[in-house]
Amino acid sequence: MQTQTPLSLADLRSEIDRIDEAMHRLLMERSAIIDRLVQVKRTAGAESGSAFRPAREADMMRRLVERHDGLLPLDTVESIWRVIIATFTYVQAPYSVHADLAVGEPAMRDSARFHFGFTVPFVPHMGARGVIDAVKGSKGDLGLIAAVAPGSGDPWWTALEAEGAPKIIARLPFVERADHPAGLPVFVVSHPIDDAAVREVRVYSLRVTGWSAAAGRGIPAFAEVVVAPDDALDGAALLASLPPGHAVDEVIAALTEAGAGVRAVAEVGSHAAIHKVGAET
Ligand SMILES: O=C(O)C(=O)C[C@]1(C(=O)O)C=C[C@@H](O)C=C1
Repeated sequence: MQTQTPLSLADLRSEIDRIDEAMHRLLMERSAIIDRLVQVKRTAGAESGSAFRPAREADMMRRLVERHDGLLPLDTVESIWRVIIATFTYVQAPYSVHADLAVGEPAMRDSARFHFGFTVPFVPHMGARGVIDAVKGSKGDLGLIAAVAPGSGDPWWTALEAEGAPKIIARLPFVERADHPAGLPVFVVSHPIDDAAVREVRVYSLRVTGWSAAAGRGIPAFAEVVVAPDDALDGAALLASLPPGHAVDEVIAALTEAGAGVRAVAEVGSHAAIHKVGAET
């Protein structure tokens, strides 16, 4: 039997240097491909204000998480790839990330930095409407707004209702898990991206009259709903996310059945299906 001579520390360090150099060279090779991709997108007229392609990114992040194995924590690989992809998006067409910190600064800042890194400029706002206005006035900036009930009670999503207004185009993290280091669920808002939009989960703004606890309980379990009650008008504004295979009519019927009335409905965006994996072992 042949015995292997253990490698010395210096030998192992030169192996690490070889791998580091190879990874760096691969990243430089990736940037040359991105250069060619920009030309192809330009020729195909597939350029828009932002180079962010949520369907492609959701798919890449899912595959990364699925193939990952070994000692390196998943959080680390995921954050490395987020920085790679977000930065290559930035070098194609510079953009800023506007974030609503009203939900709590540390969680939102962590989400922005985890998903977009430090090269993409980060612009803090206090309130979701400021984020939406900034996106609206930009060429291709992205907005981050927490997908949780607004502490202010302001139904910010009504600002997405008009045709041509910004829309929800993604939800982060792309792959959810219980112990995610930047696990705050966040909507990404941008100018409407039409053909590039991924329409697995559809998001609707509903204006409801006769809002009550019973109406709240009547919302079907498949719908993920954020509620901003409006006591003065005995109503509520709802932001409802519907998974593949469900229609907004089902939510309207359930609300009506529970004694509420729906006086307006508008689609305010869509995103990739929520992909959940178990906690790391
Ligand atoms: O595939 C694209 O369209 C790209 O622009 C490339 C790339 C990437 O770096 O892999 C960057 C931005 C997109 O959001 C998706 C992927």
